[in-house]
Amino acid sequence: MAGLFSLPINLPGTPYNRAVKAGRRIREELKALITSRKMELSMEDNNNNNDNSKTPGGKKDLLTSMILDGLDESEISSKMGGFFIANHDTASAAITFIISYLADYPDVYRKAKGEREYLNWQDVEMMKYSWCMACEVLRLLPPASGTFREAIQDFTYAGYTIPKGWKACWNVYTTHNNPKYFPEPEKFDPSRLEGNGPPPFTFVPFGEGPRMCPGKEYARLQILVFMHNIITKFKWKKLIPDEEIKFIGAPFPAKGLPVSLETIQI
Ligand code: HEM
Repeated sequence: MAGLFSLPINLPGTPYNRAVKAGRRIREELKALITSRKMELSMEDNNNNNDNSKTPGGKKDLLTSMILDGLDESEISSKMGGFFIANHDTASAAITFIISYLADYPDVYRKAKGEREYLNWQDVEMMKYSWCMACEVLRLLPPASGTFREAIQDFTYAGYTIPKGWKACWNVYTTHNNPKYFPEPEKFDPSRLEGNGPPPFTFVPFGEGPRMCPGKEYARLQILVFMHNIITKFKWKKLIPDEEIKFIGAPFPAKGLPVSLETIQI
């Protein structure tokens, strides 16, 4: 991640150089995975099971879909690499800062703790306050800072003309800090996201439109299940109260957010 958002200087010891080497190793691992999945699929085919829409485990997954769609190996491995980053680093950054804010705001912790003792699908749907809390963290510290869009026609915005074909980078932070929609934008206040929530396109941690994050619902489930388990089983204190935040693509606490955990007696 450090190399992904660094100056592209390919000399030994630079973050970019480490990322290039790590990328090579990841691609080797992925290549082995693609080769073995292709072999499994062709064995299934040879076993007269012409329904090769399924993986050996039962369901058709992303890797199998891409192989069956005829994507070549390098295309598959770059898509898988992007998917790992989109999937893992975002939700882990969000969860990290949820832990941090819950330690800083005991009243928010108490309110979230009151939401449910046991957890099933319906209960997750009812964790409205916890999700507002998580969304307020995503507003203040969005794990994905923005992405690119290509202008499909010339347009003018705030006095600047963006010609057709140019790539424009939209930024989540500035959108989330607009005082018109979020008064005192720097203030942590989960209640501002209660009720109907902010107007469309003002709160965009998962993007908006046809390319909106396809992992949003999965991330919501991951975050809420994690919150439920940690809140009902533990209390915690931050060991570095004013820990600096560093931005490596996503924001992260500079020292990894050390905390002391205390088990709650049930
Ligand atoms: C808190 C967690 C997450 C956040 C904040 C987040 C945020 C985002 C954002 C801002 C985008 C760009 C959307 C746009 O261009 O309009 C995106 C795209 C994407 N995300 Fe997520 N994401 C999260 C979790 C996940 C998870 C768990 C997965 C997979 C299981 C995932 C998979 C993807 C993929 C594949 C794309 C590219 C979609 C495309 O270009 O069509 N994300 N995400």
